[in-house]
Parts: sequence; structure tokens; C-alpha cells
Amino acid sequence: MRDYFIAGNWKMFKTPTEGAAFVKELSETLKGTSQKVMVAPSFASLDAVGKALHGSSVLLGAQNMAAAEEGAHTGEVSPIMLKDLGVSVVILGHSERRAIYGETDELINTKVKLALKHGFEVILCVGETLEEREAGKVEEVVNQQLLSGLEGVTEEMLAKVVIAYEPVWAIGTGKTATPQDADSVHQVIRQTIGKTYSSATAEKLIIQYGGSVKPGNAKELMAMPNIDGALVGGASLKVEDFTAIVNFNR
Ligand SMILES: O=C[C@H](O)COP(=O)(O)O
Repeated sequence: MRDYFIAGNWKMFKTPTEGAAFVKELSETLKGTSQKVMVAPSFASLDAVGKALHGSSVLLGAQNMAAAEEGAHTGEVSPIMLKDLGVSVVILGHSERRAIYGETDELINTKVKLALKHGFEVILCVGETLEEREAGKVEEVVNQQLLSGLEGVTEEMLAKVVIAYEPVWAIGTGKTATPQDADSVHQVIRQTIGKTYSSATAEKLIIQYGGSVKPGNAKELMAMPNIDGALVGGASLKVEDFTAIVNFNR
């Protein structure tokens, strides 16, 4: 039996002041919730949000991380800095990082290994574009991103990896994969992990779905056998909506 994990990715929204006020309210509305929950503010808001989360069970996540520990990397944020800010989870390989900032599977893999070395939990994002889906390449693309992203990651290290399946065409578009379509890709991911590592490890792997998750569709998505949580963008920006998604099973 796997535990659900609901993560909010704020992307480039919310100032430090807004973020801090948001998580204070969220911690109140989530009191008594046993679900594993994370919010990932922008780098600029990590400090304020981390302080506002003090005493809360909500985890602090980062949306990205540099591929190096320190050095002449203008504009980058290292794992050591994230650690110092109280971050415990790092999102890597998000499709916006891949598409807008040209992150390759190789770079993402370097980041994954570095994040694991520093003890972070990693949410590794994979997912196909509409063009790739229409060309019947979903499995090929997802497996390629998955296996490249995990190159050199041992079975022991995999215990700290969560996979987020985010079909690019469903992100921020209001179009959600049907629960059955999403689940079949989650099943492919689980099978690939089973073949590459072991069936016991595959059984334990948390696979989140991301792409227009809302209070209205969270329950049916999460009811699928291979969907173990959500990586939520837009709906994680409103306390009411995010709380409803976290509490989908209440
Ligand atoms: O990281 C979150 C995903 O990109 C989903 O975003 P969305 O819920 O706004 O579609």
C-alpha cells in the first residue's frame, strides 16, 4: 500500500509576502490531515515560505536546482543553499525546464544524482507532447526520459525518488488525461522500473499525475491503481482548491 503525495508547484507566481501568508492559511486548513503535502515556491520565496511553515507538516520544495555544488554559475541555486533554506524535496525535469530552458535528459540526470547525494527527495517529471502522443510515441518518450533521468541511480537511492507523469498537453490547458489514460502510462512507468530494478521497488514507487488537476477531478484520478498523488500547478495557488485536492478522499 502506497501513501499519497500531493505537491503544489507554484511556478513563477506569488511574492515572498504572498507565499508566506498563503502557507500560514494552508497550514490551518490542513490541520488534522495526514496526507503528505509539499509546496514549491520560487527560489525568491523559499526563505519566507520556509519560515512561515515552521511547525507545519507541509514540506518545502524547490522547483529546480543547479547541477553543481558551488562556483561561477550566475543565476543558479545550489543544493547546499537549498538545504540551508530547509528544502527537502526538489522537482527536476519539469517540462517547462525542458522546453523553455533547454534542459536535456543528461543535465537532468546530473541534477537527480546530485540532489540524491545531498539527501533530497526528488520529483522527476516525465511526459510527452501532443505531437508525440499523436505519433503513438508515449511509451517511448516516457521510458526514455525515465531511464535517462535515472541513469546511475541505484535501487537504494530510488527510495527517495518520486516520478511525476505530466503529459505536456495537459499542463495549464484545462485538458486532463482521462484517469484510464493516465493510469496506463503510470503502469508503463511502474513496469519499466520493475524490469530495471525489481518488482518490489516498482510496487513501492510513488507516481504522481500532473496536468490540470482540480478539486473536481482529483478523486477519480487518485482512485486509479497506479496514481499515487498529484503534482498540481494552477490549482495549488488557491488555498481552497489545494486543500480540496489534498483532502480528495475525505
Ligand atoms: O507542475 C505542475 C504541472 O505543470 C501541472 O500544472 P497545472 O496543474 O497548472 O496544469
